[in-house]
Order: sequence, then C-alpha cells, then structure tokens
Amino acid sequence: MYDWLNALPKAELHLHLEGSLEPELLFALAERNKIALPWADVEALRGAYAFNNLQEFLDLYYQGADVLRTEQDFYDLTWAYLQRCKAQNVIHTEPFFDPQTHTDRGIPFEVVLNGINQALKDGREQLGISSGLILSFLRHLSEEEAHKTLDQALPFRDAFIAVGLDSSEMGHPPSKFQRVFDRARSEGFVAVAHAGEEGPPEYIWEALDLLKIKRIDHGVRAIEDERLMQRIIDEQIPLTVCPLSNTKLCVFDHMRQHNILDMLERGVKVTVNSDDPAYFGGYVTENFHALHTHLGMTEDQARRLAQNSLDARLV
Ligand SMILES: Nc1ncnc2[nH]cnc12
Ligand SMILES: [Zn+2]
Repeated sequence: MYDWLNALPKAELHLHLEGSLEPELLFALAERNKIALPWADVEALRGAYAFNNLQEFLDLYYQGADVLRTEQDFYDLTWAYLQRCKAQNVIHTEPFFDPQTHTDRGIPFEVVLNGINQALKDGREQLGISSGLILSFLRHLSEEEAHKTLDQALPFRDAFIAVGLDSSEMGHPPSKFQRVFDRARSEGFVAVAHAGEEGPPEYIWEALDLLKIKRIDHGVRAIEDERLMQRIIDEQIPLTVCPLSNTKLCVFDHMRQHNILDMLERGVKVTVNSDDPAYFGGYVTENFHALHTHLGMTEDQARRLAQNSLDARLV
C-alpha cells in the first residue's frame, strides 16, 4: 500500500518550509554558519522531538530556524523539500514561510524570499513541480507587526499567492488580525488561516467571517459544531488536515481517534498534508499511510483525498 500511495499524484497545501528542516541539514547549516548548537548530535536533536502541545513544538521549531541565515540556506531548505515532493509524486505544492521568524533576527526579507523563490523556480523547471508561496503572519505577535510584514511584502507582490496565519493559536483569535487581512485582500491576496487546530470552532467562524479565508488550515475541531460542519460542507471549503502533526501535538491521543475519514464521508473537502514533516515523522505519503494503517483508509478514500488536494489548489 505504501508504494501505491506514494505513486498517487497529489498536491500538498499545508507545509511550513521551516518545518521541513531535517536534523541533518540543520546540523550542516549550523556548521556552515559557525553556530553552536545545544544538542550533541542529530540523534540527540531527534530525541528532543516529543511534544505535549503546539507550543512545545513551536519553541523548538523557532530555535531550529535560527541556523537559516543566508539566501543559500533558504535555497537548500526549499530544494531539499522539493526533492521529497518529487520522490512522493507531489506534483503541486503551496508552502508557507514565516518571514517574521527571520526578519526579527535581522535576516533581510529579500534574503529569505530570494532563496525560497529561486528553489521554487528550479523546482518548476527541473522537477516539473508547480508551486505557489504563502506568506504567513505569526499570530503570537501584534497586528501592527503583521502590517509591517505586509509592507515588506508588497514590493514583491507577484511572489505570493496568499497570506496565512500560524503559530500559537490559543489566545490569538483570527479577529486580532482582521484589519491586516482586510488590507491584504484589498491588495489582491487570497487569505487562508490556521484555525481549529487547538482552538475552538469559534475561531474557525471568525477566520471565515472576519478574515474571509478560502481554505481552513487544520480545522479538525469543526466537528464539534454541527452548524459549522453544515457550512463547510455546503460551501465546500477545503480543510488542509495534517494527521501526523495532530497526533504528535496531542490534538488526538492516537491516530485511531482522528476524524479525517469521518469528515471525508460526510462530504467535507478534506486533504492530507504534512505540516512540519521533519518534526512529525513523515512527509505526505507517510501521512496517507498512517491513515491506512490505523483507520483502515481504502484505496477509494485515498483517491478522493488526493483528488481533493488537486481541486483545492489556489493556483
Ligand atoms: N502546526 C502548526 N500550527 C501553528 N503554527 C505552526 N507553525 C508551524 N507549524 C504550525
Ligand atoms: Zn501548520
């Protein structure tokens, strides 16, 4: 089944480039940039990948991102991810990047963007993988800071297909970012947002009604609100679900409890994605395979999930 799932043509719609930084590359970049790391070796770092919630993961994820300094580093990160796409027949990808994670450490916006963009261009030309980049605002920071990031992005308007919202969800509802999303949309950006990963269904309503998002990232807690479920079914609003992420971050205690196939059978446009594959133990195929192993996902269900990912592309 693994090989069959691997060969299935699919799109990835929820992937943080910083979350695809494998420990081996992290160590190589630390050496190249002469950065001392608090872990003895790759195994020790992998051993630290045990999380009780989103915040525990984010603390390590932001620490890991500190080895990314030069345009070449961002190129190498993105190129390594695209090689994984090629190996797993991901024919289209819409990755996120978090500019504030880098600009707040003094890395110029253009350094980050140029490295990522060059790799995405080479991915199109050399690997045949189409793509569209999503600029994601960090929700634990202020709306004012998000406005500044949007200002930095506007001169490179054509480099992005959308804006997104990620980082610590609890206590940072979508309503906090209503004005910057209004502005981004008026500048022609499509909007997406993480909502209903750890946060309540109310955050998904806000993301839809206030941020006017076209796709919900995670959204698994929608199942707690029947009226919301009806809306996302009626309007066929896609959910970018990340099964391995949800179990690693204890959104579900075990993959057997995951609700993605229940949602699929109810007519929700759910898709399968890897979120932060270097930290959660697998890329897209491993996420599909876990659904087969623990939830008995059939070939027909896998085909529908893969088709949903192709249908839910923004570009
Ligand atoms: N799963 C996730 N949720 C929120 N922010 C993130 N940033 C990277 N991965 C994330
Ligand atoms: Zn995510």
